[in-house]
Amino acid sequence: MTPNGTPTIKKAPAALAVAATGLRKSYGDKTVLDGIDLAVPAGSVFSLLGPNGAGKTTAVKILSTLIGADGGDLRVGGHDVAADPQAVRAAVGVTGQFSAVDSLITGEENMLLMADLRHLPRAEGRRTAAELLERFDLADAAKKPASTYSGGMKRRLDIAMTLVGGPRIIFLDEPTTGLDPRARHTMWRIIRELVAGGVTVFLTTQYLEEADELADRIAVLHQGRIAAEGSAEELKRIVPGGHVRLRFTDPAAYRSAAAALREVTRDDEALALQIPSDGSQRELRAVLDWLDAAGIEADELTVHTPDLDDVFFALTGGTRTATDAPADAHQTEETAR
Ligand SMILES: Nc1ncnc2c1ncn2[C@@H]1O[C@H](COP(=O)(O)OP(=O)(O)OP(=O)(O)O)[C@@H](O)[C@H]1O
Repeated sequence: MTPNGTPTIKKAPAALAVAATGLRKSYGDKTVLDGIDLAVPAGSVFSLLGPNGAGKTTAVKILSTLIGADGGDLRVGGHDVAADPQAVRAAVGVTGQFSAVDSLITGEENMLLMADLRHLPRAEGRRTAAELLERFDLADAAKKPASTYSGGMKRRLDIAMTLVGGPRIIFLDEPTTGLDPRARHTMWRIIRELVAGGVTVFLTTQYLEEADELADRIAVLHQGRIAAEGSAEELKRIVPGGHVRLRFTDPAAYRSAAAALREVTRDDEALALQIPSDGSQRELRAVLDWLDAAGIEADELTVHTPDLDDVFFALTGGTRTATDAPADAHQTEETAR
């Protein structure tokens, strides 16, 4: 009740599939995770990003009970990881960087082996294996040895095996590393379908583009701590470099706009002006109002927001080189008019 007698309405917090507070892990005197907090709402995709050796795999191994933490309050699927690891294991599936697929046996045999490990009754195991092989487009290859599968097929079999027993939370540790673009897109579709079915996905990746495509929230792990966390859009707004670009075809209009606007960068050759902006709706509206007030009519207006690579390199202190630039960097340019 509030002081004036009206009842207070408490909003129930969204259920968390993964909740970690103060997660710590060291190897000898090397601190890998220095007290990190993670909160992953059920039914979402969460991506843990970090440079090689940042501790992503260590975090996945701890949260899926494969190794112990040195400290922290960790809950996965509502279960305490330290006190009730069996319940956590029953709720999660893990696909690691190194495939669990046995190449010497067939895809179907791999699935049935997993069904045995999950203690599924024989008939249910067979039914589940057949359904998942069909769903992941592996039915035709089911009776062939996995050694004959392509990288993409092996990865699909790996995920299918992870799904035996119907885990509600899956940890995917770099699920598309080494796959060609087509196989990677297939994997992204599979991940989206899993999430549409209510599964929570905890994803580590070295591809910023992948986190951008899939993740509802992204945490950047650097030197044992979470350097930044948010949606891809929120993260992109924290690095400088965003701007609105105005392009003119009439040199006279360009010159008068350049004279009227302060704090702009001129590109006399392209007849283009750049106004610093974080790309948010509020700032964009302010820029448009400002242009209207000055009577400036550009022929083209584009908004450039920094991409995740900019964020990643800004946060982890690396320098971005030309070879780091993604091939599809132009996708960050949105034509507004
Ligand atoms: N069993 C171990 N004993 C000692 N050090 C370890 C052990 N496992 C991992 N480390 C170290 O902990 C750090 C984090 O490793 P981890 O595999 O979690 O990183 P990662 O972010 O997953 O990197 P990558 O993208 O390269 O897989 C690394 O410096 C690694 O060498």
